[in-house]
Amino acid sequence: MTEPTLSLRGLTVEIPTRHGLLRPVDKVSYDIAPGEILGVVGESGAGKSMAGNAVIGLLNRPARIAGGEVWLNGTRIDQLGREPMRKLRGKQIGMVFQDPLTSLNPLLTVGDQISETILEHLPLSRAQARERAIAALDEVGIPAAKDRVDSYPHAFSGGMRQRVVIALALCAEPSLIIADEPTTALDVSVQAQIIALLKRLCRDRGTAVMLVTHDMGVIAEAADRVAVMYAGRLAEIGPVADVLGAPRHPYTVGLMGSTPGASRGQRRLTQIPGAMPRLGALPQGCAFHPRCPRRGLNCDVDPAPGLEADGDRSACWFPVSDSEQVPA
Ligand SMILES: Nc1ncnc2c1ncn2[C@@H]1O[C@H](COP(=O)(O)OP(=O)(O)OP(=O)(O)O)[C@@H](O)[C@H]1O
Repeated sequence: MTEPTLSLRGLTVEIPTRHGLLRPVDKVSYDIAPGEILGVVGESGAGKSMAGNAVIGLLNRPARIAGGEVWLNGTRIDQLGREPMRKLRGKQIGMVFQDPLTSLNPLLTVGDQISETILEHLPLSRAQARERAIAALDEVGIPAAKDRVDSYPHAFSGGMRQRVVIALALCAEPSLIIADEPTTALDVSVQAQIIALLKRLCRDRGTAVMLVTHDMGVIAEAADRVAVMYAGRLAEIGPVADVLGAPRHPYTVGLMGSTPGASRGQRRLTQIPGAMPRLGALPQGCAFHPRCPRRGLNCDVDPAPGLEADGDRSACWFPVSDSEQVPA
């Protein structure tokens, strides 16, 4: 078996507050293999971004990793200091965020930004780095890359800027990309192009991708496997075809019901009743039970079963069985 590029083992993030400890990420375990796209999905506040930020060492204080392990290509990285972590970002981990302008320096040409990153991580001359920058812009579909390499970020449209960010994220040949809502700020027509681009480039290079999104449509389009998060915990994880074809956790069923087109071509738009609880006010038992149509005896008492990396697919005492699945 190939070694996973990224491996989370019981990753736990805590935020100390006056009212006690909050756990926005609670014992989360999953692997991402080389060239694989893992979609991490869930409603706002589920802890998706916090898990990604923990991996890249960019948690905002007072949030901190309080337990578990993060492994990148066989090396444990959750205890690395600031400087080694900074080196890892860019070289081994590329990042694509929702707003391309947060990743781009408005005062530098796109060519200079890509060249700087290349020079920081690869042993090349300035001229070689510039050639690589042009090739990188060309590869992400910037028309006339040779002429546009000396343009500033503001001269590009939103979609083109996100292409530049993808070129920047990939230019030092990282083994992992963390893409956090990479298409949310873009026009619908551009979203699919950007997702297709990310997918193609990462497949070709064998780059693993953690794709954070609230959009089941993006998951269906791009991901190989999907991890569904609820209130800081993994609710369900598995191959996209399995999870979307036959969701087991009632929360996954609900999420699909509220996403047009995600559930096998049906356009069923039903909302999950209620809202995700605040972290400081999680109900006893399974955190989803107050909203769950399948809750049974003790769901309000017993915590949901944990999900180990290679164990069950859903963290539910009463998962939807194959015979209950609605035929396509
Ligand atoms: N400094 C803080 N103090 C208290 N709670 C916080 C703090 N920072 C983040 N949180 C909480 O941590 C939880 C996880 O946030 P996170 O941004 O990871 O969610 P998300 O699933 O990525 O949501 P979104 O899609 O809205 O970005 C949220 O409930 C958020 O309110």
